[in-house]
Amino acid sequence: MKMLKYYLFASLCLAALTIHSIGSWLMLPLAWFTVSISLVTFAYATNYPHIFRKHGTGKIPWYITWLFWPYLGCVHLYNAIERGRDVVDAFQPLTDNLFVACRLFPSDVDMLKAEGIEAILDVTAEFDGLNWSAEQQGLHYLNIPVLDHQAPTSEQLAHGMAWIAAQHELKRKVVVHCALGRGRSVFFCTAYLLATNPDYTVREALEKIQNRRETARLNKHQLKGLTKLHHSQNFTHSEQAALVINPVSGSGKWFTYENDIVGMLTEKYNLSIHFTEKETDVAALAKQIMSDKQPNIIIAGGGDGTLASVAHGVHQHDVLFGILPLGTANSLATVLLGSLSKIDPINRACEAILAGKTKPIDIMNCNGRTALLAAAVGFGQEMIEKAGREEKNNSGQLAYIRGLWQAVSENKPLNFRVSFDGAEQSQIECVSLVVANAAPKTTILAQGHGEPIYDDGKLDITILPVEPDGAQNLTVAELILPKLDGKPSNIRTEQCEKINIEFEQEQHFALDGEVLSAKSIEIVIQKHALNVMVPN
Ligand SMILES: Nc1ncnc2c1ncn2[C@@H]1O[C@H](COP(=O)(O)OP(=O)(O)OP(=O)(O)O)[C@@H](O)[C@H]1O
Repeated sequence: MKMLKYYLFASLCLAALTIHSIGSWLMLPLAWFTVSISLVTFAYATNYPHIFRKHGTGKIPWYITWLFWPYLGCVHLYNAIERGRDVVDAFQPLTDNLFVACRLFPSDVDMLKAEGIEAILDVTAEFDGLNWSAEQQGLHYLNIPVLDHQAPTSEQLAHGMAWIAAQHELKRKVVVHCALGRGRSVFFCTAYLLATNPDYTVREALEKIQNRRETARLNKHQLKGLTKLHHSQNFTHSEQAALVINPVSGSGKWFTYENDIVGMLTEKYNLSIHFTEKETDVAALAKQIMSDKQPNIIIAGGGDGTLASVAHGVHQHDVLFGILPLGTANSLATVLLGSLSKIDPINRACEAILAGKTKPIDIMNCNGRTALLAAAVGFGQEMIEKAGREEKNNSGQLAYIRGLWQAVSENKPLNFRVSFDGAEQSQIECVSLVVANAAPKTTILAQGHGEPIYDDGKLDITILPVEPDGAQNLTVAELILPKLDGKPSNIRTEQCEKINIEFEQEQHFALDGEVLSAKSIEIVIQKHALNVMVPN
């Protein structure tokens, strides 16, 4: 309130001076000052720190810097003077893994690194996050903009608490900084001490910080806000989300997107983060998480194989299922999140998880395993086998295209017996059979019946007949090209709820991108068995 009065007074004085200077060369600079300070007054009156348009990277756009230059210039000057007079170092440890600091500069990086600090929570609205790029330095960064002398909203505080907790879970030390390390950063750190030490009073938690950083203090408004939050114990989010991440999917996409994912998801959820290893039974891990953590949401991050394994572990629980497309093809994301997810997969996925809208989808039970997309023998399975980890790391989705091309060129026929919905078995000779629950248009071999519908309670079967070498390309093309009227197709399609396939001997098949083998396969659709989070 005090700051609002100061800024209001300054805006009125500047407006009066501007009017007084009409006709003189001073008019334009004074008008600029008036606009700049009036906008800051508006920001304080409406508690709107986003007025400075600070990006997630901590950067303030150039046009904002120009518009607010009169205000920002004064703020920079004030901070430089105050920092010069500061009797304390730039940052101090509060616990083993939490530090409080004033605004950080490139010269502080070595000190941060020497302390093992890898994560920075910047709670300023008015400064460029850092004069250097935190990411380039391998540091994790989040900005929660709060106006100087103000308190964060309860949503902002819960976001900060969840982000710090997630960084701690990832074994990282966190520094929280504002401009001078006196108010806003101290607010977040005190709240964190209170949230993690339920016996502390606000005064005790604050004293702990003041013992380390003597300039730490909260103004009346901040102290009142914190005390209110302490009474209501309203420090953290009410919803828990557990992430199961395959860190090697898509050549290690997790490491590229982690900062964005954790920054966005902690806006609404407290996170627990679990990584798979090469030999991990992912379904068992997901089940274990369900019983240990009892999250409201389980989020699977990885390729389609990882997503299906997590779904297998949790589909019998009352939990929402979120997906993070971190794999190579990400077919399920294309189906559920729309084709926009091809362009901006992580933002689209996080937006869907934050929106909280759900949709029940069907799943397939294949020999006791859960699959969400498709099972394939022949071309589809050979394509997956040919696109190994190394090929996918080197060429991404091209590895699949190359794999399909090779499989079609080899044109190997298969013989097996098949029965639909328990009817009598029949002998089939073909080069490709795909049983699909969901498949985007890019999964060509599953499109015999058009794009499979993932919530219709039906399996879509596409069978490609044996054709002479060379003619096979045309049959595959028929699946994606518009049908020519009157031209009979050799492609066989079926819809059923259950399919049984029996091979003469053990046969490889692909299930949601993983290669398995069996002598017989039974696939049953389970209608609306999984509640998936989808975009609004
Ligand atoms: N930490 C790990 N290190 C090595 N391999 C792992 C690890 N965690 C899981 N895996 C393996 O990753 C495979 C699953 O990969 P997933 O389907 O998630 O991604 P992808 O292969 O990159 O994506 P896509 O299916 O879209 O090509 C499994 O075979 C599993 O054994």
